[in-house]
Amino acid sequence: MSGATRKHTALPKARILIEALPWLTRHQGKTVVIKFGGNAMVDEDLKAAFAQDVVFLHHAGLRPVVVHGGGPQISAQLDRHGLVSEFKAGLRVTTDEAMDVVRMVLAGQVQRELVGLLNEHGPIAVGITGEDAHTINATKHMPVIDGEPVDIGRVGEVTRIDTGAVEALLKDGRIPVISSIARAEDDGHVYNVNADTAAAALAAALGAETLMVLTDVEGLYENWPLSDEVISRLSATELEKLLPDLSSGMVPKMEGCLFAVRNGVNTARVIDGRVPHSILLEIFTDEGIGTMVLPDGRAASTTERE
Ligand SMILES: Nc1ncnc2c1ncn2[C@@H]1O[C@H](COP(=O)(O)OP(=O)(O)O)[C@@H](O)[C@H]1O
Ligand SMILES: CC(=O)N[C@@H](CCC(=O)OP(=O)(O)O)C(=O)O
Repeated sequence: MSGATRKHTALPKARILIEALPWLTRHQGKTVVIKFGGNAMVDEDLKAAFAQDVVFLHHAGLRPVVVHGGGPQISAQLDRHGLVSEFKAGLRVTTDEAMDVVRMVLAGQVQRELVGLLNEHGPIAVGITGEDAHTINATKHMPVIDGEPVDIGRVGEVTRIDTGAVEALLKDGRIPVISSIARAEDDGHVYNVNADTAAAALAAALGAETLMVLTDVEGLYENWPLSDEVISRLSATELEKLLPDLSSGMVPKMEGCLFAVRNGVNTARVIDGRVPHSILLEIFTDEGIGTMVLPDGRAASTTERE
């Protein structure tokens, strides 16, 4: 058989790679902030697949930045210390004692594990917390509940992001992995920041192309919990109208997506982190697998998925 007619069994694989070419070309050198939620970190295979996806994006010429949560892991550790977990307005009521546990779990456990998984592929990931090099700065956050500001302890409201350390790591060809702990601008201690909020603030400050939020549901459900119809795309204004009806963990998540697209990020996506390789699926599937939020102008003018 001549070379020209020989059947190459790897041809479908080559086609799949070529299908991704337009997306990869468009995203060369672009920053993608990926938030990995504690609820999506449920099993070892999923975590390893997440790390592979992030390393793939890195080698494909994008600049991934990982921001991680760890809500369930913090709750489990608090429980071991005999401390109860209470949430108000979707945020953990964080006493001084609980803050030590939050910091230990996020920076000493969850972040270390993710950095370890990424570094199985080479010396590329570096973990920091928002405290490092004043990356995430915050003051005390008092959510307004039933018209009254409520004291929920050491929970921070992000005031300012200093992108210096993250930019330096990206420039050095590394993948920054950031824990959502902030430096307190008002009293010199630290604050617990919801990881969705931290990821959105970082995405905006970095001028990221995309904010990708991995969670434990398929996306934003319309009329949840009565229906599991996923809203596949919506504009900033459409999302803003839905915000008052959202509950629990979806509140900081969707507020974060709205903040990101209103502050220069081109798309914010909520995707199902329980699906293996959800990041690559979201990118390389025409219709996407989750919910995509677009800035108002672009939502009206774009018909295809980005
Ligand atoms: N409209 C909605 N669509 C989807 N999930 C919702 C909605 N409203 C509330 N939720 C809840 O939000 C949860 C996701 O937030 P959260 O538990 O904080 O996840 P993560 O740890 O990934 O940040 C879902 O598991 C679901 O219970
Ligand atoms: C203030 C606040 O609520 N902080 C969160 C930080 C971790 C987080 O956000 O983790 P997930 O993304 O897994 O929910 C907490 O203490 O649970």
